[in-house]
Amino acid sequence: MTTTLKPGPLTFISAKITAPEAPPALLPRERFTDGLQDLDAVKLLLVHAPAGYGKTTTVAERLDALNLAAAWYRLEASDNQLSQFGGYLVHSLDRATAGGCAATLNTLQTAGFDSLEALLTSLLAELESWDSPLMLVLDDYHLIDNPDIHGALRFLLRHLPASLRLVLVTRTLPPIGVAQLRMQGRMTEITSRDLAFAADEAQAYLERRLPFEVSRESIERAVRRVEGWISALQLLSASAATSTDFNEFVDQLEVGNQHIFDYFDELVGQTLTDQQRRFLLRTSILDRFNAGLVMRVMDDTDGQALLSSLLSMGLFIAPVDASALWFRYQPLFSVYLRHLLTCTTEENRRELHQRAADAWLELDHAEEAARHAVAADDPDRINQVLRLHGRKFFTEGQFSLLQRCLDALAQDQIAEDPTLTLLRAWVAQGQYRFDEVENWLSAAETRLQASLSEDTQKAVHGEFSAIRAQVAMNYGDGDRALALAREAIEQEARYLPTSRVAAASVIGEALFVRGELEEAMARMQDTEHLARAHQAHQNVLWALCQQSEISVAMGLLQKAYNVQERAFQYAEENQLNHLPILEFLFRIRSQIMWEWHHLESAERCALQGIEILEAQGERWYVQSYTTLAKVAQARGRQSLCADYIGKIQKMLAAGDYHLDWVANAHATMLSYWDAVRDQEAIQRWLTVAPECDPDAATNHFYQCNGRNRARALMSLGRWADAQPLLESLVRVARQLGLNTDLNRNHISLAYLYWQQEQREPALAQLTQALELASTTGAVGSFLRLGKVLIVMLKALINEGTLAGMELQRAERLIQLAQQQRDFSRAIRISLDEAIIQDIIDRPDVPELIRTSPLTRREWQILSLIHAGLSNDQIAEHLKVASTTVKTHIRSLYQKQNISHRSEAIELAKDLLSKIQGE
Ligand SMILES: Nc1ncnc2c1ncn2[C@@H]1O[C@H](COP(=O)(O)OP(=O)(O)OP(=O)(O)O)[C@@H](O)[C@H]1O
Repeated sequence: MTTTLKPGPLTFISAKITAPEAPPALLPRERFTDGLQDLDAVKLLLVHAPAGYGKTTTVAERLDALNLAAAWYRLEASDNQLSQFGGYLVHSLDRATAGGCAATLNTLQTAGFDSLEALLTSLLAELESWDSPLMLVLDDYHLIDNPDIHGALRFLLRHLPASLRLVLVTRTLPPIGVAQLRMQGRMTEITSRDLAFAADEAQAYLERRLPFEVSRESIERAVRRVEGWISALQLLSASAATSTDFNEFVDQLEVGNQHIFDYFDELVGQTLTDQQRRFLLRTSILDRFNAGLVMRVMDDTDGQALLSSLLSMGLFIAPVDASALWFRYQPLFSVYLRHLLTCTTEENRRELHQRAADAWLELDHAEEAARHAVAADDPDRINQVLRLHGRKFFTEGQFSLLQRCLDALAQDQIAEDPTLTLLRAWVAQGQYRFDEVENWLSAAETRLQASLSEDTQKAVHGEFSAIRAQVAMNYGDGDRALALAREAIEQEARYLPTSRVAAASVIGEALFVRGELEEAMARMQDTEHLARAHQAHQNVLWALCQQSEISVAMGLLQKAYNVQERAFQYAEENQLNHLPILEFLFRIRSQIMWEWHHLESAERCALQGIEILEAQGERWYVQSYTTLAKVAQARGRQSLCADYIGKIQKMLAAGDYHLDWVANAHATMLSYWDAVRDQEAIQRWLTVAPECDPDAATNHFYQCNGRNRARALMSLGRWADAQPLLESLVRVARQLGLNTDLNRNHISLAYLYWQQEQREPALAQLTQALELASTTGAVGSFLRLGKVLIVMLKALINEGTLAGMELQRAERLIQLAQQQRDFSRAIRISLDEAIIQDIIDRPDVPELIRTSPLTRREWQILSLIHAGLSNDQIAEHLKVASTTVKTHIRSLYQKQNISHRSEAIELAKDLLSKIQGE
């Protein structure tokens, strides 16, 4: 270094050496505290990530929050001049140390320095005596390309005084020997992966910025799409005026957003060389890449050099894992690049995809190979991939990938190959397109009749029977399903190794649906073993999920939970966490969590289900939305619940779903309508509700469907119609050991009797429900009744017949029901002696209630006045004359010294709130 650093009377822009101002809605990020506080040992913190990841803001926010002294220097291209760099550096440190660098500053302004190193030497000597921790932050360091400055930094790092720590904020890795520093453990790093906003942070940030409520599901989807990139979240929050806008914006991100494209254009568009541009365009088709793959799609010989040059650009590329050999584009950047690729004719996209397909196939990565073969619209390559890996895709449950592959093949090509036909038919069945299944099977049978030997035809027929059995099952024809499955299981599978496993599974399902629970469980265990032997992951998980469902039906929820644990473990061991079937597992887990009133876990599982199914489309979210609606209702979040109910209704109207799903969704819709007293909706539902025969309700979905009807009738006050229905459901459930349903039916019947003021049978039903709850652990099904549950349980406890576990459960349920928020603010609670006694016993009740006690009738009338009923309505409700009601009201007013109805409402509100805990 020979330059003389003598800047003379330089004008300093003070903003360059001042920490940036905090943005609006600044979110504190405590998780970076350690990174800044624990720098003593390493001395260098390297914050490197692409543009807009919040590097500067995070560092500034944490330094400020932790009250750490800092010298800030924000760099620009002009700071590559050594004299400017040296000048600002000294000024910045001098300001932060309140004149602690005066001597260096003086020399700089008078004699100057021969080199940057000489200046640093003077600075370091002066700072030697500075004894409290001081951070030197060099922001936007990627703008520095002067090797002398990089050299100066290396020098600085070697000789840092005890109190000084260096923070480099940059988009690219600076050439200051980072690899060595990393290996020697002499620096810590914060990367885009760390800076990305997690869902909780995004939620906190968006709640500060948005004037409307956004569901957790939307937030998680947004975070996934932008991968936590705060700049995109900021744009999102500035662009959306309603939650619908918000969701639309998030959906659009998959195809692209012009503002984001403009941002990337500004960032990279101008600066790229032709080779870099070609690189980005060509590799944009890859979901991930390493040097070898880059070489193949670039048709170049030095993949590593190409990759390194790309990485040094500080673009939106992240390592896939810790090995740092595989990389991928940030999803929004990837959308941008793919958009550029479609806008140019320079590149032959088909050819690129063909090259990629071949490269992946060579690496034995079948899924990627298949995706590129499909994108290249290349039936030969698709056929090649399917021949090698089609069965594997199937056993892993990669249905949508299989479908895309098969869609590209000609019908004849499929019909002449039993394996392809089976795959095609299973995919259609998995997507609930049952009519198609038969078309594919018969087309192949016609075609193969002439060419195959009788023996081979028999084998084909056997395997076709397995799938026909599954379809029959889905159509609800258990007998036919059983017959076909038994036929299929006798045949050795030649074309799809899992055909017999599938047949075994159908047998188990058919028995389950018929209510033969023990036998069904045994068959499902067999299926699991058979599937394990074939390494048929999809079938193993399916069999485990079915065992869980059977256990739930038996009322053994803890056992079901344990089976689910085994399934989760299996998925983890075999790295299957991305398979669509995992959604089934999460779904049934969320159902148990809801029943046990672990609402957070229930919500989490439903959200995970949605994440897994994201690529399959919203049509498959019905069940997850149902859980989310239930959770929203249990939390008293009415508008959120209404949103989900709206979505579910739309989806049910547009799709053809299995009764299991439909009944579940209907139960939630009815519960919501009941809570908001939308009797019209319930009435309408009754006119189109699925048929139900309670005497044949041999499984959980028929039971649920029957109970739905009963609950709808109860909501409309048609008690006499609901009662026999529920009684039949109880009888069948008891007979078959469908204990979870039995539990729920008893709860419904208890409610029915209670509403009809038939106290004794109501309490008897409730007792049975509590007894069953000892094994089911049911909570959610009780709480669904709302506040009236409190009264019923208090009445029951008052009887003195409950003891042990049941008593404890009843007390816990009362507590939970008291905490539960009703949608309607109006207090709806009917009164019973036990409740009245409870009120009177409280020390904080108005004196008059004790000294001039009300009769039971007067209490009832008080609560009905409070519920907003007119005198005539009260008379009708109590089945007495209007004049009688008036007499009671007069007496009540007199006793409590009341002269207006509003005072009566206030009194009731005060008294009842003591009981229901709001
Ligand atoms: N914690 C936060 N709370 C609120 N807003 C934030 C937060 N972090 C970042 N932002 C906002 O996100 C945007 C990008 O942040 P910032 O400028 O710090 O990113 P950067 O990674 O330093 O970008 P560049 O490389 O372009 O300098 C800014 O508009 C900033 O206000």
